[in-house]
Amino acid sequence: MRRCRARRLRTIALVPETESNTTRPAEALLRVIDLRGHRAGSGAELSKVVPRAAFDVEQAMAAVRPVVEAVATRGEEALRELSERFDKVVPDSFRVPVERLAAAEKQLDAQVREAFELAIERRRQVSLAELGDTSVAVDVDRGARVIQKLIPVNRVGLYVPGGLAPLASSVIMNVVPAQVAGVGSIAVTSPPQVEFGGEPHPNILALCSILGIDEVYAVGGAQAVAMFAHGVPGLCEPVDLVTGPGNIYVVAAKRLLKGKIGIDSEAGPTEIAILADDSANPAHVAADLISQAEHDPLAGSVLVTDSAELAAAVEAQLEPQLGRTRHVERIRTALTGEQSGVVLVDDLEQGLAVVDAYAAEHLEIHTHNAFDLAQRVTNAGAIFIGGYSPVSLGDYCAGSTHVLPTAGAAKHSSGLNVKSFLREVHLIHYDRGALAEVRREVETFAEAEQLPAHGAAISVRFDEEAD
Ligand SMILES: NC(=O)c1ccc[n+]([C@@H]2O[C@H](COP(=O)([O-])OP(=O)(O)OC[C@H]3O[C@@H](n4cnc5c(N)ncnc54)[C@H](O)[C@@H]3O)[C@@H](O)[C@H]2O)c1
Ligand SMILES: N[C@H](CO)Cc1c[nH]c[nH+]1
Ligand SMILES: [Zn+2]
Repeated sequence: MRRCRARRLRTIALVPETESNTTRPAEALLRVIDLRGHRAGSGAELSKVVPRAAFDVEQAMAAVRPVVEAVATRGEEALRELSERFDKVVPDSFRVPVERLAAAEKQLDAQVREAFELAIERRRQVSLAELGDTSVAVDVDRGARVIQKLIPVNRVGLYVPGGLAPLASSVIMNVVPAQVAGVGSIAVTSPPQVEFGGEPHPNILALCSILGIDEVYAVGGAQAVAMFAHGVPGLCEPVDLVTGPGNIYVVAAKRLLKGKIGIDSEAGPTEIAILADDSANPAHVAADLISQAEHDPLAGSVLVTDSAELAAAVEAQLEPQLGRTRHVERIRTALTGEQSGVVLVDDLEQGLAVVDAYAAEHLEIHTHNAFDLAQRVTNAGAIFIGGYSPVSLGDYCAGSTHVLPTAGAAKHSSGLNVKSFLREVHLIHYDRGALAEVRREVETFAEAEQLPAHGAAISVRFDEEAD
């Protein structure tokens, strides 16, 4: 494909890294960050120029702090007020009666049930493989054994989003790995829905029933995370770990309460990055960018390409495709937001550096050598390879997780998986002879760290015998 400047695209020059010059032809949705001809830049420099939302978790924390405080101090009374304020409905009971779960399962459409069962089956297959060895024993010397044992978290609270869309698939993505890990006590929560009399969406209740979950709450947002973390007397016992995706307020509450509870990754507003060359199909690329923008006005859709022609062709696809979809305004807001855009690069090497710096929740690769490039990516929540592995597949039925780190958290965190629900505990057993073998080294270490009592805890075991 001949390289040319994309005319309908808004352009930002990289001068210097933190500033932006924007020209924006009115009809273009995606802005362009043009890195062509610029030095590759370090990962840290590139991180500053890749598109990201200005409204971040830190800001949302200010909003959720009083919410969390209210639930911690006033329990169910606060839940009632917050539910009224944020969800416009107060459930008759925040704990969904088990009969309602069974009723929802009974009323489930047969075709929807089939889709649910396929997704459960595939996520379970992959979860079982994730479990791996549950106990590893190493004899570092004769009589000196270290065992690593995997112990499931005792009680978990799983969040299922339900603000802008009822994400039934998140029940599967949370519950299946928790069950495979062997978690004993599992509670699920999802926002109450006005149209369902304050219960979570029936598909969510039905999936809980199918998966054998009977502790389900109609509580959403930051208040749900607070309920799980602090417990609510007479309603919900505190949990040890909260997992699951959610909007910026859910993520802010998880960050705020981390420590009191464990959390999985900060799985917030959805992101998709697509690394593509001139072999990509513009209609497919546009559809995938739109699909993830559908989640949230704060969602980020980013195309990284060395082909200005592809970029222009993708941009040309967006409006017509938008015209055929339901959540037009939400998607338009996401695509035109500063968290979305096209990054033009000189070649796929620079493209790789950009996607690594961005550390997308989802990375799609649509290039000639997609599989090879995928092996070289170091930062991404999940990587979708080639033209027939779109993110929507992973959202539901690929067998992979869809609960994935956002906002750059893929640089240090993993998507939700069986290991998220397990603790790796070392069991140490040395016999007398094995301890004698290393007593000098331990005593020397203790001396070097100026902690003589540490050394004495060794020597006493041998001095005693001399006494
Ligand atoms: N990263 C992932 O793994 C992943 C997976 C699925 C979905 N998601 C994301 O999950 C999110 C789902 O968001 P959602 O809003 O549809 O549902 P949600 O259930 O996450 O949030 C809805 C709740 O937010 C609270 N809320 C709304 N406005 C508020 C405000 N101004 N202040 C405080 N609290 C407020 C309400 O209590 C409401 O119940 C989207 O951002 C989507 O992109 C992420
Ligand atoms: N794409 C979302 C993760 O960001 C997951 C999801 C659930 N349902 C549809 N999509
Ligand atoms: Zn999705």
